[in-house]
Amino acid sequence: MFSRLVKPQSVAGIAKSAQNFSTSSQNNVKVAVLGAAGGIGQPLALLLKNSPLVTELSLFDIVHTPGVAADLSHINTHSKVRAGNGPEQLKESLKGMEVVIIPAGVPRKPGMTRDDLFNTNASIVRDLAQACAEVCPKALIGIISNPVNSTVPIASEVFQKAGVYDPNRIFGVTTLDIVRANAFIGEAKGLNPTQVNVPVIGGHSGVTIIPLISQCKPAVDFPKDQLKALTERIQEAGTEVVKAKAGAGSATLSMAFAGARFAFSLCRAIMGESNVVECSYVRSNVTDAKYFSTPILLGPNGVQKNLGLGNLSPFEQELLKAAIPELKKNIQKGEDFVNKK
Ligand SMILES: NC(=O)C1=CN([C@@H]2O[C@H](COP(=O)(O)OP(=O)(O)OC[C@H]3O[C@@H](n4cnc5c(N)ncnc54)[C@H](O)[C@@H]3O)[C@@H](O)[C@H]2O)C=CC1
Ligand SMILES: O=C([O-])CC(=O)C(=O)O
Repeated sequence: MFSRLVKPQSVAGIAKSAQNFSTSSQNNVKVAVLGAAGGIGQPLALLLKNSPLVTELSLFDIVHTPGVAADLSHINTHSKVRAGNGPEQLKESLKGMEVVIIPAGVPRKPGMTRDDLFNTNASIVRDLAQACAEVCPKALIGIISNPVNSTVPIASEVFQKAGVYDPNRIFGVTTLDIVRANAFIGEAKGLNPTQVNVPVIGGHSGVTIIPLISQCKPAVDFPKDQLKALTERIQEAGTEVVKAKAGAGSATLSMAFAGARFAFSLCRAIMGESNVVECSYVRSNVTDAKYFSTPILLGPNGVQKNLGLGNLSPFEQELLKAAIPELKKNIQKGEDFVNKK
């Protein structure tokens, strides 16, 4: 039971444990960030530049990449930074990449749902996925761009059409939901939040976000009304930030933290570390939804083992029931976008 739980990790802790792997630079990993000049991209690139896990950091955006790369390249860590600016430099930016993290696309404003971003972000993710399929089809790809419930099926269909699809290599980054659940539960129970570990499964929007508080380590107990309120806060935490930012975007700093945690986990798995587990939205046959987030044992080739749902409480079973129809709709919308005539 213990082995299927998401390990609690802080970015600092990960960087520290990564020192163990830093003696041989050929062992370390080449990572690209697409959308690197944005609100998430810049702090994410900073965290990656700070890590000995990364030997080469390839930054791509349609604007401002040279400045971001010049700035980061003055940091005295061992990774090389390179910049790709504009669509004509995209393919060059992807050459040799083993991990590609994609936060490209527009964020929400107050009053919008993540699905409202579909019209703009679907084609951005499609085109970036197309380039990955051509240049680095074996890379592990982490998609942050919303709506994640649809952008992961979009990228997967693009790879499928290109004849290079490996479902084990395409991930929706839902780590921020786990980071938030750990933070909120730590706060509510007076626990060290870095030691709290709550799996969050399903998708990455509203009712599709399913925190499994019954599986929290250490075990925690809440009265029914508090459990409901806490669950709803985790489901709507993105909106909490969108409202607080009042038109200036959505979560960027906490997302960079979460994105770095996920990227480091992929790097550690590529380098052969065992027992690396993260929840992620992947191609799945665990439920009726074709893509679904569960704890995943990561290996050098991506998904090594899907660790499944574990035991759900009756409350969590109801959450699952509510999530599936919405997820299926979001998945279909993504697939139709790529396959439309
Ligand atoms: N998965 C998750 O948990 C989360 C996802 N997000 C999503 O991440 C995305 C990015 O958010 P922010 O960084 O705040 O937005 P932002 O607007 O600050 O940055 C986006 C960047 O993408 C770049 N971009 C646009 N089209 C591009 C293309 N074709 N190729 C490369 N880069 C391109 C823009 O130039 C910009 O620099 C949004 O869709 C947002 O909803 C945000 C927070 C959490
Ligand atoms: O809420 C948003 O639009 C951004 C996001 O996905 C999150 O913060 O979880």
